[in-house]
Amino acid sequence: MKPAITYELIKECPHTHARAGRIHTPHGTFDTPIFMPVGTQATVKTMAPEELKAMGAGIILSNTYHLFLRPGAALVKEAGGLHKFMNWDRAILTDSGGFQVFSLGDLRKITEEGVTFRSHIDGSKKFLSPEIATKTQMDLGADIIMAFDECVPYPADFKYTHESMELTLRWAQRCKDTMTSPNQGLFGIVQGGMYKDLRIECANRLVDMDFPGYAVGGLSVGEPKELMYDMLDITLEHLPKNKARYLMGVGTPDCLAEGVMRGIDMFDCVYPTRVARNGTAMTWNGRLVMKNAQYEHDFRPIDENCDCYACRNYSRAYIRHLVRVNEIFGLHLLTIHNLHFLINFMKKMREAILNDSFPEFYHRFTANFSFNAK
Ligand SMILES: O=c1[nH]cnc2c(CCNCC3CCCCC3)c3[nH]c(NCc4cccs4)nc3cc12
Ligand SMILES: [Zn+2]
Repeated sequence: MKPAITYELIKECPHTHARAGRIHTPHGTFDTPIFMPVGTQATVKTMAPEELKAMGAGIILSNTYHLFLRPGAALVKEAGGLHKFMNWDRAILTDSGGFQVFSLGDLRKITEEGVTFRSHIDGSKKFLSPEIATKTQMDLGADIIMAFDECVPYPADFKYTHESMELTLRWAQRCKDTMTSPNQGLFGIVQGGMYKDLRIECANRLVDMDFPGYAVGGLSVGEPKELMYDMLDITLEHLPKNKARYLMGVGTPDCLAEGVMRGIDMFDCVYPTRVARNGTAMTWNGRLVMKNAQYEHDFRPIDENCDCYACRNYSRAYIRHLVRVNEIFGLHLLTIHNLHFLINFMKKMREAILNDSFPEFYHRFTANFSFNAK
């Protein structure tokens, strides 16, 4: 039987691991490398699906933790699934909910069975397990379902990291055993912290379980970037090239370029939408904090070379005004620009790979890249 999610390699960049590809899903095909806008509560904040399509978004993320709590997967299922509920007919990836639960800190208790935690909404006791997380994502109707894993915090000692990795592998098998729908694909998530031999072992044992795609987890959790890149190198060496690779929680443009260079196909991060809501615009020459007085009489667009709706129709002065008086339209315009910026950045890297100029693109970008991404 044909798997629901398949990766098609289009072109590899010689002398690097960068690659251009396509991912086929029951809700359409999208080009890779790709940045996936984050839609935590069944919406990419302030964005209409038509706007996301217009800027070329082929897949969006939604968040099982939040939907599990509100409105509950049963309601979404009753509505016909997430695609129908949020009127999005392209691909959707949901995370397992594990990451949010683990970041709740003391409000949660981990056992072999799963994780007990208190809802951040009303403090009521909740329980998530590999089976519940997988069934919830199946009910939500996501095309790509993420395994229920433990993202090991940074730093963590070898013993904790090893035991956690073994738990994540047992949980991955339980998720796989729960998958019954032929139209949804389950991605395994590689853990192993910052220990090379654990990363290699985890990747190999997940590949033995044969998933349609693999995520690199446990990174971008506060470790130095060089360490992240080292762990990325060693993990990707042990993942098959004919499957999609997803680097979770990354990231800023410099990390996206480094990830593409190493052979990552899919990225997600809350960054562009979150900084937009903080009134900040992302540009090639750094971030513009729109509230700054320097933009009061600045009637240029955010970025003169950007062809997004915001830059084609509005000035920095206007957006600064909207942000200062807390007009929601201001956040909407900044979200449009920041998402367009990142989606466009991925498109440019893909084109560079296809026309054999990715190394030059990478060096030019890395040399000029100025915005001090945190
Ligand atoms: O091992 C992991 N397993 C599972 N998820 C991870 C995530 C969440 C990815 N974004 C989910 C989205 C689903 C839809 C809603 C929004 C999130 C990570 N995010 C980061 N760094 C960025 C970080 C963000 C916050 C603290 S670190 N590292 C991550 C590592 C893992
Ligand atoms: Zn723009």
